[in-house]
Amino acid sequence: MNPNVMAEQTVSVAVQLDAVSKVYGSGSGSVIALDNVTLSFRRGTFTAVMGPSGSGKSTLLQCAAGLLRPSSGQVLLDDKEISRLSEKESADVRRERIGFVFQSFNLLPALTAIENITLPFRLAKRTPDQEWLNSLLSVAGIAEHVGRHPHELSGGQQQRVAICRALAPRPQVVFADEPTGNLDTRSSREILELVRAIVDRLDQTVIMVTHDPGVAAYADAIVFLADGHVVDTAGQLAATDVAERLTRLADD
Ligand SMILES: Nc1ncnc2c1ncn2[C@@H]1O[C@H](COP(=O)(O)OP(=O)(O)OP(=O)(O)O)[C@@H](O)[C@H]1O
Repeated sequence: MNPNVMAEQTVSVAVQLDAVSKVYGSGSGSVIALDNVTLSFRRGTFTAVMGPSGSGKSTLLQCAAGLLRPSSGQVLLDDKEISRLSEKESADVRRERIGFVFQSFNLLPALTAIENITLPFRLAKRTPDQEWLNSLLSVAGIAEHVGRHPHELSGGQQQRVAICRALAPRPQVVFADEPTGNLDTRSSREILELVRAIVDRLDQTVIMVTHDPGVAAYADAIVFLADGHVVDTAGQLAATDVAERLTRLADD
């Protein structure tokens, strides 16, 4: 197993999955989407989760983020078991400890960028840490655009705003599902450089599902799934090497 991904005594682990299985449905129509997956994600690193369509990537992400309850096994977020919480506890964990970034930016069109970023705070009647917010806006390169509405921003800028919104509460982990899927090559590259800056400069932990070897090449570690199993793990790889491993998986 690759030391960049798997748990070690000496390594600080942000998220740990222990023998996690997820079965959808029951009886003869049931689907085993995750089959006894044990995996650790290191703090302050960027991990890409890859695999063929239907291999369980989104299910893994949702179980790891506490959005989906595993059928068996447990998920630890910084030593807190999050797979068996009540609805209310689970919502608290998601609001306070976890950030999400999706392919669609999910910004509210009637609000400006900064209003979108701070909306979760207003709803919770809390005040954001202004210093942190300023450093985020600066790293994301959107400080001068925050008064604009989403339709006045490019796709890449909108995703930057969405990333700032995810990071504003200083989450322990940011989960991203194909965040560059709607962007052109140049904007994708800029978003991935931003993700690297968030990990390298702000010490955030990022776990990202992607189909794209070029995206995975930005990660510190890569997990390869097939049929609900972790079939391979790797440290940093060039895009061509990622593509080669994926082809090998598809051939197996
Ligand atoms: N809500 C559901 N009900 C039943 N089966 C489901 C459900 N969600 C996913 N599945 C099945 O579980 C398996 C894993 O799905 P999942 O979406 O996790 O895969 P994925 O690797 O993210 O796929 P893709 O790359 O196509 O998004 C697939 O066989 C899928 O059909």
